[in-house]
Amino acid sequence: MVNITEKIKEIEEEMKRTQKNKATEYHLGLLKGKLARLRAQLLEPAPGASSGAGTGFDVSKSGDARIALVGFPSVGKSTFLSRVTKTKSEAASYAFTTLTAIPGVLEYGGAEIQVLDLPGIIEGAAEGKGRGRQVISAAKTSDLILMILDATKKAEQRRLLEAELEAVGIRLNREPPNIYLKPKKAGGMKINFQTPPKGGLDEKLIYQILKDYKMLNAEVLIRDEYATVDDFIDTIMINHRKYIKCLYVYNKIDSISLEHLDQLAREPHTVIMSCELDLGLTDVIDRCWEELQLMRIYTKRKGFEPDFSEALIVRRGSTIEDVCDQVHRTLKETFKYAMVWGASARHVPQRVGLSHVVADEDVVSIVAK
Ligand SMILES: Nc1nc2c(ncn2[C@@H]2O[C@H](COP(=O)(O)OP(=O)(O)OP(=O)(O)O)[C@@H](O)[C@H]2O)c(=O)[nH]1
Ligand SMILES: [K+]
Ligand SMILES: [Mg+2]
Repeated sequence: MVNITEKIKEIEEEMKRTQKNKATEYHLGLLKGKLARLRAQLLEPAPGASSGAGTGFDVSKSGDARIALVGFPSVGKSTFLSRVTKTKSEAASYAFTTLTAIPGVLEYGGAEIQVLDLPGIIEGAAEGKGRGRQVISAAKTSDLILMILDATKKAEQRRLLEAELEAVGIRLNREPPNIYLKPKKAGGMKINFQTPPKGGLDEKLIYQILKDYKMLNAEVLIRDEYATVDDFIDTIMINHRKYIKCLYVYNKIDSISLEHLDQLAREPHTVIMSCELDLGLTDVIDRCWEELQLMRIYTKRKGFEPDFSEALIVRRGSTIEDVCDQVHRTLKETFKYAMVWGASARHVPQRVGLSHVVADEDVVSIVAK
C-alpha cells in the first residue's frame, strides 16, 4: 500500500517537473496513464479485507434514489440531514463530529430519497487520509452528490474537493467520453478518428498508452474531435469510472455579504442556503429532485378515479414498460394496451403500447389481455 502511494507521489512530482510542450506530450500522456492505473490499484480492497461491512459505511440502499453529502469537515452536512429528514445526526463546531455514514429519508412528491450524511473529508482523502477512501466509496454509490461547501471559506475549497473525487474516478456532471475502444485477441491496433482531432490525441499517443496497458490488439474510434488524453484514459479505465451528477451547495450564507452571496449563486450547478436560518432549504430539495430526474406516475383502475395517494417513481425517459415493471415483475406478460392521461398524451386519454414514453404526473391505466 505504502508502495503504491509513494509511486503515485513520484509520478505526480515528475508531472509537475515536466514542462508542457509538444516534445513532452507523449511522456506526460504515459505518466497520466500510469497514474490512473496506480490510483485504481489503491482503491482495490486489500486481500482478505471485508467490503466495508462493520466499519459503519455499509448502509444498504433504500428508496427511489440515493444522495450523498460530501464536504470538508464542519461545513454543515449533519445539520442539513437533520433539517431535511427525521434522522438526527450530531452536529458540532469541531471537525469530524460524524464518523460513520448516517442515512436519512427525504420524502418528496411521493418518492423516498435516501440521504447519506458522511464524515468530512480532507485533502489527500483519495490517497487514504482520514476515512477518505470509505467516504468516497460511499459517494460513488449515489445517484447525486451534494457537495456541501462553506460560503465563508476560500473559493479554492470547491476545486480541492473536486480533485479528490476526480482522483478516485468520479466524474461530476459529465458524460462518458465518446470514444469506442474494443480490445481484441489478435489483429494489432486499428486506430481511427471520425474527424481530425483537436484535443491533443493522435495515433502515436494512443498506441503508446495502449501498449503501456499491455493492450496490443484493439480497435479504437475517436468520435469526439475534442477528446483529450484524459478522456482516452477514462475510456480504458471505464470500469473504474463513475459518472455522477453533482449539485454544489453553499451553506452558512447567513455569515457572508450580499455581494458575495450573489456571486456564489451564479456559479453553475449551484444552490445557496443557511441551515441555521432555515433559508433556501426547499430550493436545495427542489433542485435535487430536478437533478435526480425522477417522475411520479399515478395509476388508475378501469372505472375508478386515479389513485393520487401513491405514485410510482420512475426515471426520466421511462416507458410504459418501465411503469409495468414498477407495478409487478410479470405485468407486461399480460399487457394488452395502456390508456394515458397527462403531458405525454397527444390527446386524452391516449391508447398506447409498451414503448410509449411517459411524462411527470401522467395517469396510466393498464389493460391486461
Ligand atoms: N453560521 C452557520 N453555521 C452553521 C450553519 N449550518 C451549520 N452550522 C454550524 O456549523 C458547525 C458544523 O456543523 P455540522 O453539521 O456538524 O457540520 P458537518 O459538515 O457535519 O461536520 P463533520 O461531521 O465534522 O464533518 C456547527 O457548529 C453548526 O451549528 C449555517 O447555516 N450557518
Ligand atoms: K462538525
Ligand atoms: Mg457531520
